[in-house]
Amino acid sequence: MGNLAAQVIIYNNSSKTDKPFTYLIEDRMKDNIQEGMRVAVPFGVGNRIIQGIVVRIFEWKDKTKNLKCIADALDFEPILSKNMIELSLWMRENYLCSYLDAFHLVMPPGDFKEIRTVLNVNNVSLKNLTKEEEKIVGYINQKGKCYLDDVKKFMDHENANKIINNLKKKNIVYNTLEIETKINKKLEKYISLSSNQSKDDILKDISSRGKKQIEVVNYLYKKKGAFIKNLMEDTKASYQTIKALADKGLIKVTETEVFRNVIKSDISPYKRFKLTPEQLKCFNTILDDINKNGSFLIHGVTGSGKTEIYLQIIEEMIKAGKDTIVLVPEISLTPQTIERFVGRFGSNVAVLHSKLSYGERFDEWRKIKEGKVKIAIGARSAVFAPFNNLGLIIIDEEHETSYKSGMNPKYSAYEVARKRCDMEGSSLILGTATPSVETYNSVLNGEIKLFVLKKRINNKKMPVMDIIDMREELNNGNNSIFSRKLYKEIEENLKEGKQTILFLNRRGYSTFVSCRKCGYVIKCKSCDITMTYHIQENKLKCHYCGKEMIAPKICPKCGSNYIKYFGIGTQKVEEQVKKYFPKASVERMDTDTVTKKGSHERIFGRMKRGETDILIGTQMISKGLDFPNVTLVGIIAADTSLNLPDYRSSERTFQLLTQVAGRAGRGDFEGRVIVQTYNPEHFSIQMAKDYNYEGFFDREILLRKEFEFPPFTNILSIIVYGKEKEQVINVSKDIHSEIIKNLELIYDYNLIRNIYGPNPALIEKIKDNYRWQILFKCSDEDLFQLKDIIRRVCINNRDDKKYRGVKFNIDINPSSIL
Ligand SMILES: Nc1ncnc2c1ncn2[C@@H]1O[C@H](COP(=O)(O)OP(=O)(O)OP(=O)(O)O)[C@@H](O)[C@H]1O
Ligand SMILES: [Zn+2]
Ligand SMILES: [Zn+2]
Repeated sequence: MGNLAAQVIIYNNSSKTDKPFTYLIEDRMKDNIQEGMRVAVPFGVGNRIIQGIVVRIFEWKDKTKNLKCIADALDFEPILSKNMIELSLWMRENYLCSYLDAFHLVMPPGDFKEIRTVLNVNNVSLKNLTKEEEKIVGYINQKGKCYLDDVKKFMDHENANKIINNLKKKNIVYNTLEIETKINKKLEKYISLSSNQSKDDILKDISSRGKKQIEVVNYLYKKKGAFIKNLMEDTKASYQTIKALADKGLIKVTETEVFRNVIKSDISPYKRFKLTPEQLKCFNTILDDINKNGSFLIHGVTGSGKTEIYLQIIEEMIKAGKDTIVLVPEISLTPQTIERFVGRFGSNVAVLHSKLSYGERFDEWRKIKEGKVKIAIGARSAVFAPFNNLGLIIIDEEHETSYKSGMNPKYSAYEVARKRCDMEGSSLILGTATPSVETYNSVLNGEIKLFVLKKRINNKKMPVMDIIDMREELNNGNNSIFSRKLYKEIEENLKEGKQTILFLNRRGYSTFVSCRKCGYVIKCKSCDITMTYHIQENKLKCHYCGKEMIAPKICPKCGSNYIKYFGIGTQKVEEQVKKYFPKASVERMDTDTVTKKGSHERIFGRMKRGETDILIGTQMISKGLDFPNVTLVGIIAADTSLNLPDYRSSERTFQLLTQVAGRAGRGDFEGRVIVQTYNPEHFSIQMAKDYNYEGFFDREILLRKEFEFPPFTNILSIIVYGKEKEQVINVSKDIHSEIIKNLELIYDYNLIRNIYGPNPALIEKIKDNYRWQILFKCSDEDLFQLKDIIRRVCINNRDDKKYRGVKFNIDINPSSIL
């Protein structure tokens, strides 16, 4: 029998190490090492010990090659299943990222352990040592615990390695590994009685004056044991008392692991509804096919009860012993959503989102891995929840752009979910009131099965949408931010004691500041972006890099004092609402007001209890919210998304209007929606007004086809960025011609015709980095070729001298091409 060897991905970020390395598995370790485990391996000339992950084990027949051996296993069992390994390898291939980036996503949060080598001296005679060896042995002995790094600081590197290796050969020094995890299991002190004697026997040892001690013993006797925190709370005992009992040997203190609790404990049960006929039909049909690895789209109008269908399908999954992942957009991971899932399934739910601490995330991850929960609900990255028996993935608000990652690997949670389902034989359910164009196209192609929920629960009417032409308002002398109609409706709503939501997708007070004399517009010094005025602090802020400056009173360019503020943000809306409706209680919800932990909950709490009359907000309030008393929704400016120079701007506008409008009239009273715009004729606004998704899709898909945009083609974007403008331009020209050269070799002239750029990116500078972009449009087959070339040209060479100082941002089908 030959030896076993392992392919190991090592924890080192250089492009040179971005490949699997082969290590031998010594016989003594054969049983300790499996695929999916972390290992410690010697690396480089110095044989520094670093961490790696085993992705494959195979038989090693080639005796001629001298391989290094794996030093140690860092796990007792695999932390990654075979499927998760395969998924990572697929992501690396598909999203052009490094092995490490891909594996990072599936590993436990914060797993980057520090491994340090500790040197120890054997208990043997120390004769015949050289001077230098003596010096090192002496140093190790004197230190007590001596790290390899210490010795290397004590002596120069090269020598230290040589000498220590000699000492190891002579069996005088040996090393052990010390592993430090950044995150630890949370331990709490647990107190119990030390013997099984009867209570009276124990109490014998306590003098009658020790009243508190007696109380503690009684308490422990009754409870069989308790966490120190609870014990002290319940008995009001002090540390002194507990210590006294421990000193007498009557109680014992152990450390027991506790899970950090991310879910509030006071969530009340969420009542199970009897499904409506529409819901039931969808539920039954999906259940029939749930084990067939299919894809389903629930296209249901806002308030049609999609969530209740998910909940009852999950119930069936639990009955069948299968696990479910529920993805929701980060911003709708609100208390309301969590309450529904936890209120129905209690401690069977793990919650994953970005506001959790590393420790909390680690605990939730382990609950899933260890099979302690059946459901994981979370934002995009929850698609990697390490369930072993995955039956179903649900993606709510399927159309949301936040399902596409903006960081490496730039994965699409939908694609990853689809891949996971295929590997594990699970099903995929997408739900939304406004399917993305790509998804609906897949429905028409027969790849996804469609269910339509046309009606709101209890046959509640869809709110009537009124489109107001703001040009006309201006012509009629109204230059306030409210149209006359919106003003009147707010007034009426207040009178009737109903709630209003006002939506504007821009935070701050004014969105740009400029000089009326010379036309100068104040931009961020680091970014090619106008600064936004924030009134409370009287500052201009950059929403890209966070830079701030005091709002100037005179023009920085011409010195005039004709500085003027243009464009409205949510702060201005708040100011105007308070001015015109001084009696109303007004609340604002945007990134600026929810910075503190819990502020989200507080704002929602007041809204839910009816204490807020008017809620103003950005897209944070645009989806998922279910407040029955909201009868009026005002969209202050529908044009903000329409005017973006992006091929998805119509789609975004349609989605936004439909979703925001969907917050109105969900209770017993009909809802109304006022949409203010300068483009009232635009088809995305007109179709949204009539809740005509198909109408919208039919128009949009023609445009996509005519101008060759997804889903008819793939878009691949390379952004070259760096601090030196000249270099960025040169490198982007360089890789552009390099790619063309490669395409010419395979005669792919069609692809060459579909390369755009290099051009300055639409936002030419962000955080002091200049950005140039090359765009490719290509078919699926071409994409395959293209990725291969880009990997060779950009990725494998990214550490080359000529690319020093620039970086590449490669995105396949980006959610926006800005
Ligand atoms: N079968 C049912 N009978 C009575 N009420 C129901 C039923 N199903 C759901 N509901 C209630 O109807 C309301 C709307 O449902 P839900 O929020 O799930 O809709 P949705 O389709 O997810 O909407 P949106 O897309 O706007 O988020 C909720 O308050 C929910 O509790
Ligand atoms: Zn000026
Ligand atoms: Zn900036």
